[in-house]
Amino acid sequence: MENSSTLTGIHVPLVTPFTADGSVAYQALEALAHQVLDEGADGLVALGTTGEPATLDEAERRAVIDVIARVCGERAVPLSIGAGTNDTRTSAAALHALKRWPEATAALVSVPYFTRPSEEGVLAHFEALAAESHLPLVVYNVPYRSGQSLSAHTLRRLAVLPQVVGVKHAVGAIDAETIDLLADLPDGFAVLAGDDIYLSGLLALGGAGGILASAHCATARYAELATAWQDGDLARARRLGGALSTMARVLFAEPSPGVLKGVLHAQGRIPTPAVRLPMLPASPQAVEAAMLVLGTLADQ
Ligand SMILES: O=C(O)C1=N[C@H](C(=O)O)C[C@H](O)C1
Repeated sequence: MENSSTLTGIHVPLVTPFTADGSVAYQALEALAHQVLDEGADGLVALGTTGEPATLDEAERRAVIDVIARVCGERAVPLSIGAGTNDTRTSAAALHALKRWPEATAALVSVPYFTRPSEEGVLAHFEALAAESHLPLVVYNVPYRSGQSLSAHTLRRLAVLPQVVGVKHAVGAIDAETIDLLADLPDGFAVLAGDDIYLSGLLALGGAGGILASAHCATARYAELATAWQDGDLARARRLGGALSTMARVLFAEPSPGVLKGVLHAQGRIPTPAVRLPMLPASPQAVEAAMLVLGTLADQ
């Protein structure tokens, strides 16, 4: 079985680019995947939040994974795939369906959203999935989307499930539970930043890396940041961490991935900045602000 060693460094949850007629731009997706790996990303994520999976139909979701899995296979890098719902049985079936992609090294599974089970219920959900899944599981802990907070104690109990190898931690802060968790991490359990703004702080506390939409841009700088914290180059890590946090802030100034797609389009990397409803394209001002900040990273 894979372990958390594939879950270090910078993982890019790829956007799903669209063509002018609204269909998925698979060639642009493949090119993006290669670009971020060329720039130093350690792994890719298919169908993260950034990939707008809720707006893709089943055939599109499969085709998107096909493209990203092919690139990960060719480049021999880790592939995590977003899967799961707020229902345990359908989540188990979704995980089973991932057998189609032998390149996958982990499944990214959200804490059940909307229905707000107890923390014991969340634990029971992941126990059931861990018993069924052929893939290592990364718990996607995102209370501002799921409506469900988890304590450090519950996260540690999840971490001892043999199939659970990490958490994508996106709690909107570096809060007391995060500090508690990282102060005493179970062996082989990776904490990955899922809030781009807090990446540097999380790495400083012992996080293993991040799953970061922002890392489509300035990917090499993100890789450099992870290395700087690892090597104890504190001055470099602090300065670069601050600059990348500012960039993440402007990329998330409007609902993601609108601004990011606007930037990627302005850079000529995707054919349109389109997102699918209910998302709306970013305002020109937000894209312009992000491009300006991105320009300053060259001096860092
Ligand atoms: O693609 C993802 O999954 C990501 N999720 C976070 C979110 O929930 O917004 C942000 C992260 O940059 C990528």
